[in-house]
Amino acid sequence: MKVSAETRLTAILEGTRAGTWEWHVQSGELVINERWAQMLGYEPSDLEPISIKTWENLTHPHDRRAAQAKIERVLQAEDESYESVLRMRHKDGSWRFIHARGMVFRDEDLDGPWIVGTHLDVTQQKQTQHQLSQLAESLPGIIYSFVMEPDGTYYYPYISRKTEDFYGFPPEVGMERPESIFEVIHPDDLEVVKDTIEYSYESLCQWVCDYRVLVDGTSKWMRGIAQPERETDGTVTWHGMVISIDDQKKLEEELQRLSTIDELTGAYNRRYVLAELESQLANHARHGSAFSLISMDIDHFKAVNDTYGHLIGDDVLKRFSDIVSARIRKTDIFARTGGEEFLILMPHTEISDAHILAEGLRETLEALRFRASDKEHIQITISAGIVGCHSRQVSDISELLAQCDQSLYEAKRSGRNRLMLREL
Ligand SMILES: Nc1nc2c(ncn2[C@@H]2O[C@H](COP(=O)(O)OP(=O)(O)OP(=O)(O)O)[C@@H](O)[C@H]2O)c(=O)[nH]1
Repeated sequence: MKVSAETRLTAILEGTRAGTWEWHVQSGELVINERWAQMLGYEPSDLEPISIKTWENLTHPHDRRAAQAKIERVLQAEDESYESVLRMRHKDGSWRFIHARGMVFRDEDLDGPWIVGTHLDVTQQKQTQHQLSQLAESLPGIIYSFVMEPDGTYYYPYISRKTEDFYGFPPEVGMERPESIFEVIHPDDLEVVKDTIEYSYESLCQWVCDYRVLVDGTSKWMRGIAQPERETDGTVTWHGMVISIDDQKKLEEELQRLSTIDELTGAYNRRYVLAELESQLANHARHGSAFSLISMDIDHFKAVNDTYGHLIGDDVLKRFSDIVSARIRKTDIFARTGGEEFLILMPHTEISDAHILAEGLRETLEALRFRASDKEHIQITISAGIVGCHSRQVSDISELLAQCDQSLYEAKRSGRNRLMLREL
């Protein structure tokens, strides 16, 4: 079937619902099709006499100036074609968004250049776009699209405004310079972020990553979640969201800390010190590094409770813990393992140094008087068993604890207020 070029063109224009325009620049003559006028609620006859003035009058002044500047560039051959989205006034008074495209048409037979082009009504798309961006702004996180090409080039086609709150800069910065997004990531977390992106690129599994950003010297926890999609050329696009999980992380850290602490004294608890002892033992087995363990018990503590009451007993336990905590080094671990039983784990410490610490504590406590009331003061003493792991391989923490308890038991049995040492 032979169809004329004109018929085909008409069919295309009908199918795309495009308005057409032809503008003779010098005279201002404007030729439009029916659709051009109907987009704005008119019939062409309603707009007679039609000239470039018709277009000027119907176009929003701000958009008109921007379009005229672009047209000028096409006329000066600085740009090959003209493209703009304009607001044009509909007959009912509303603004319609019109996507205009055009190019210069020159011919010797013509009296100067014409610009010819099309109009498409994109109001619906614009409204949807606007609604989506409003929705994105109202969400509690950053909405974004991230593209990575097979050669590793990456960029952000879209980032929502929330970057201002989270990263301290507007989204345009990230869209122009995608590296700026990676530059705010905490240096310690950058590798895990990159590795997880790479894994998601390869596997097309959802990208989920918790990481910190450093903004004005303050670090904040973020969680990124994004779904990847691969195109046929290997390019992967992720659509996702970054939310702040700083409060949640702080709470988790606090809960984690609390789960290792004895509530009454603030010393570490039994579970924590045993876990540390386990890793110390592994270290000892691997590198042979010496360490010491002191098991302490307040002598006749039952008598303190019985004489002064449980609350005063609690107070003594707290003050005793404060004294020990102030004496030990940062690397030592002081824990309450039972009612009036305590352990001090001293990494990289010979038994002689552990002995000095324990003896210092014993003397201090012996000399000290805890105030029970205006008139009454309590004296407490401690007994301790000290074990130094120097050369012998001890593979089992229960054996180590048994040796330590044995030393403590001997200190108690031989009169209390004393220390017993055992080197393994
Ligand atoms: N105030 C107080 N007392 C506690 C706490 N936990 C355990 N105790 C008390 O600690 C005392 C321990 O007594 P015993 O095990 O008989 O030992 P002791 O009296 O210290 O005697 P020796 O250890 O043999 O010197 C008991 O009276 C317990 O009730 C606590 O959290 N607060």
